[in-house]
Amino acid sequence: MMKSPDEEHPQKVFGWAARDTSGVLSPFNFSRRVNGDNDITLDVLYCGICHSDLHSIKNEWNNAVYPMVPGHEIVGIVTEVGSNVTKFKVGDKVGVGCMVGSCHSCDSCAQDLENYCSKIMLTYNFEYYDGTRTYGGYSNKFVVNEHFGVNVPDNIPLDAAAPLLCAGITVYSPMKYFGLSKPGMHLGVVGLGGLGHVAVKFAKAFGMKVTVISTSIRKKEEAIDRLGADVFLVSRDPDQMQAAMGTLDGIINTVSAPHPLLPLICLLKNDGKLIMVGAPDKPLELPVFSLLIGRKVIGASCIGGMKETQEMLNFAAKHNITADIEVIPMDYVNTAMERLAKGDVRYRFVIDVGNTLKSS
Ligand SMILES: NC(=O)c1ccc[n+]([C@@H]2O[C@H](COP(=O)([O-])OP(=O)(O)OC[C@H]3O[C@@H](n4cnc5c(N)ncnc54)[C@H](O)[C@@H]3O)[C@@H](O)[C@H]2O)c1
Ligand SMILES: [Zn+2]
Ligand SMILES: [Zn+2]
Repeated sequence: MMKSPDEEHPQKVFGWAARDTSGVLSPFNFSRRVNGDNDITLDVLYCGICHSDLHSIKNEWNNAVYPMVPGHEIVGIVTEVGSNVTKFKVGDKVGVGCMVGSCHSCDSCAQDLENYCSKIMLTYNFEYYDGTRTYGGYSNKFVVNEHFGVNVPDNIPLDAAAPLLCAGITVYSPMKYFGLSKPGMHLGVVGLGGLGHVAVKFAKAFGMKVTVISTSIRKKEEAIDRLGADVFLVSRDPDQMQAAMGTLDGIINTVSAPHPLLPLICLLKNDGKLIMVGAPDKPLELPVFSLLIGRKVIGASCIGGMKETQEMLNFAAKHNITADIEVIPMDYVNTAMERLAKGDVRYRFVIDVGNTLKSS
């Protein structure tokens, strides 16, 4: 006999959802599947607010389905494990990022690149195998196949670790893949937000020289004194940009809005690489001549596979790398979104789900 949706999804969950393109979030009751043999269930303790959450709730990528519960920088404590689960036991600290499923049989999956599997399942705003919607971490409880959970090392504070699950892996993976993690290299980081500030920290831990490229001088002192950057370039200052031409081995570009690429390409040395990780909602203009001259490369990257996400977390733990965060209560989330849109956060909002998400 067919089961009713309530029998299939009997775990009652409470979260906050966006209902329309205004992106305004409000309390939302829903359910998740029962913990399967390969699943873990977790109590969500913290969830970071990624700029992708903001793009998504406002339907800036034209793929929103409402109600939408965002959140893919999730940390929590395991409360239940299925009979086949080997990576986790009840009470373990667990992290979940942007993915909750992949095919496990394609070339990408075979190379631990589930993030490039054509059957990838995203943590929210996606249709799961069973036809239900996926709902993210702005919620008190989460169920996930253990493959898509990572162990959070003991010495990282859980709140400041949360942003590593998306922001951390998104910058770590391309730095490794594109060979921009070698000691002595000179890396540029454009956009000093959630992704950018973590990129600075990883680059310093790799032993690189780091130049932050930002539209205003406001964050200069912090970038140098607190985050450890070596140089701060104001992109709106033509003299500074001119003087820095041809100095960078690579750039990690985290900018979330459309912007000109030419000034960035000019900062690269010959054979330098401009790596796009920011996801503006409109196409950017490609100044081809500036690439031809000096054999420069433009690349891009999307989060990272599960194996590398665990590697990144272990590396972060070893080097004391966490995000600089502003912890907020759940009911502050709409204000936080407005502030994020204005770039008014140093450098990641993290929702204290465990203590402040009260079911109605
Ligand atoms: N590739 C991936 O896998 C991946 C993963 C996570 C996030 N993202 C995307 O990366 C981007 C950044 O995410 P975030 O969470 O770090 O956002 P954020 O808002 O914390 O940081 C973005 C930074 O870009 C700056 N910025 C915005 N508009 C600018 C402009 N026109 N010129 C120069 N700088 C500008 C902001 O001041 C801010 O410092 C978003 O588009 C997000 O969707 C991509
Ligand atoms: Zn993200
Ligand atoms: Zn696959």
